[in-house]
Amino acid sequence: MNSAAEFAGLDCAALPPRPVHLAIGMFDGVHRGHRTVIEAAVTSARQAGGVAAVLTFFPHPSAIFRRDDCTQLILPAAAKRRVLETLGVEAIITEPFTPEFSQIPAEEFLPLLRAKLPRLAGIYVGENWRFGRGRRGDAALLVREGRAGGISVFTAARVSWDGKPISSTRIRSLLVKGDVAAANKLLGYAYFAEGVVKPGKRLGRQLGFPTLNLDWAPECRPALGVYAVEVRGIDGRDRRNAVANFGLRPTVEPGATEPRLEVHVLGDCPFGEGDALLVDWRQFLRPEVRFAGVEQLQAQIARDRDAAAAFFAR
Ligand SMILES: Cc1cc2nc3c(=O)[nH]c(=O)nc-3n(C[C@H](O)[C@H](O)[C@H](O)COP(=O)(O)O)c2cc1C
Ligand SMILES: Nc1ncnc2c1ncn2[C@@H]1O[C@H](COP(=O)(O)OP(=O)(O)OP(=O)(O)O)[C@@H](O)[C@H]1O
Repeated sequence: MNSAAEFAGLDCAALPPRPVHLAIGMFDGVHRGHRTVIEAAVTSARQAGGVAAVLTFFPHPSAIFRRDDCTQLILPAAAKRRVLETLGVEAIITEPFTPEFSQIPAEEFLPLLRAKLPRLAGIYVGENWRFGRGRRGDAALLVREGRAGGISVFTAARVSWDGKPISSTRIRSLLVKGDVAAANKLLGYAYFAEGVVKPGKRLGRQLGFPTLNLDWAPECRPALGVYAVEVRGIDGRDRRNAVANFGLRPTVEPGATEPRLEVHVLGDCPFGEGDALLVDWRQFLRPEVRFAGVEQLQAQIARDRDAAAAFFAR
């Protein structure tokens, strides 16, 4: 897998001197719909000997337009980058979404891109993408202006699942309900967490269920509870089936406010403190519960382990 060059805005003179094929959008989650846009840019760039680039924005526009109800991002920046790289993206340009940027009139957007990216050859967006002040710009405007300026504009048809368009919003609402199995179908890959194993209270070992503890805090939090997961080293090594709790551990840590991801590997565990891991979420098993005592917790974790093993054996 290639690693993508990152640029903190459109002033990116260090882009390789080749024609730029630019996919544009927030791309939070990099779901199946986003992929049709990005893959079109990657394919054209490869055919034309160009650079496959993504123009994305930070923060999410809601940080300006809906300050009291800001969108909670599915993927932290590093995870988004990881997924974009798997698609063959070579450059990620993250333009700061400032109040000034949000006021650029739609008609000035393409001229701005051409001024900043003189080798711009193609633009790739979804057919419903809107841009510019008041979201007045649409794909038709890009196509018109692109034609006049010799820039090809590709608009992807909306990708649906179960008869409804796929969107980041739809995936967020599945995750907060814990429905990772459905979220994974819309994403087109397994929702994942990445983090470094931290020391725990070592109670898990006494309970007979040692856990790998990850500090991991996405903005959009999946439902607290127990999940069947697969864990592997950050480089892909040693994939193992596991059962995980994403929660506050109310039975043993009353009053905790920060959720933690605790992973119990089924069978031998090749990982330990300090290891950087990727955790792929497969199936919600149950919500987190406050038990009367550790014996009840222990008995339930044994059932969780069996439920996860049954899930992987299905
Ligand atoms: C599969 C699994 C399910 C768990 N379910 C719960 C639960 O429902 N309620 C709870 O308070 N803690 C739950 N825990 C968290 C345990 O309390 C925690 O793993 C244990 O205290 C060990 O903590 P340590 O890693 O800091 O030693 C669960 C842990 C695992 C691995
Ligand atoms: N289902 C889809 N099919 C094809 N293209 C899509 C789809 N959803 C979004 N796109 C395109 O991908 C790019 C990024 O879109 P954006 O991140 O705003 O989408 P979204 O998933 O609808 O997000 P949100 O739900 O937060 O509005 C845009 O060019 C958009 O038109």
